Amino acid sequence: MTPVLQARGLVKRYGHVVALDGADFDLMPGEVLAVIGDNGAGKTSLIKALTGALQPDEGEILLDGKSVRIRNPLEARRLGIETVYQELAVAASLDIATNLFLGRELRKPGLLGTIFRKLDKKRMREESANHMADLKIGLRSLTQPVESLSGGQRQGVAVARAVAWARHVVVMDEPTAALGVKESGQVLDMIKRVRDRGMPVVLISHNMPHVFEIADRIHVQRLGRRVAQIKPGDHSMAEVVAIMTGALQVSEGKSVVTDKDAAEAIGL
Ligand SMILES: Nc1ncnc2c1ncn2[C@@H]1O[C@H](COP(=O)(O)OP(=O)(O)OP(=O)(O)O)[C@@H](O)[C@H]1O
Repeated sequence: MTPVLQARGLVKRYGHVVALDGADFDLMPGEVLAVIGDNGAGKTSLIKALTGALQPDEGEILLDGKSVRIRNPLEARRLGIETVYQELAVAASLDIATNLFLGRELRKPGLLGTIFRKLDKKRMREESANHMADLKIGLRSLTQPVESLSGGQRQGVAVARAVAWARHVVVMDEPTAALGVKESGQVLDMIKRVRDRGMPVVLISHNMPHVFEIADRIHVQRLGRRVAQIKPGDHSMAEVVAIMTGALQVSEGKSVVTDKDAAEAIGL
């Protein structure tokens, strides 16, 4: 099976700091792939490179097996890669439908739209309602401003927007970081529904229980590169943490203890 999105040997240096040190990445069709790693492991840099927010110094990115150059986030969107950023990227004072179509507004048909640039608010509301219903995001009204929503509902709008436009991949950077237990649960359910619709999802998360609940596979990033690709069912959370910190290494699917003291310290 050809990976939907792939990276080979990505390198990104900031002066003496090597944020990406030959990082590989593979996202398979229809999966939720969690990207985990300690602080500074290069998760954000990797995701930025895959979504056009950063230009790697070296390496290659492939979409559906074809080499692509993603020069900026707009180009990533054009290629069908949508990103939900950690800092809830919605315009608070605008209503939900407007947020969903921000930067991609629908115009009225005919001269009203082409010459007078009149917005087709009715159609945008109708389509927004469909998207929100699809993801089972219950909202009283699509004309209420986003600032009147709860954190989870706002995140829902950001996810719905990404899913509405993504043709290939949805990338989510810590989508539950700012949310409470109930709201996190709603967002995780939403991610499952996105996956069930066949859209692969990349999820960066520090939250191991969330990762274990939702990921089909886990990409472990350490010191700027991928050190393991594992299935949550094959390893315990403690093992995964040990792989993240370098106490355990995975070779040919088997875990090997590399730092006995560290492994003992976390009870392995
Ligand atoms: N714009 C930048 N300028 C200088 N150094 C940077 C820059 N961006 C990232 N770095 C450095 O690159 C390394 C990797 O950072 P990155 O943010 O990708 O890691 P991360 O895994 O996302 O970390 P965290 O979990 O803390 O967000 C870090 O050492 C960081 O300090």
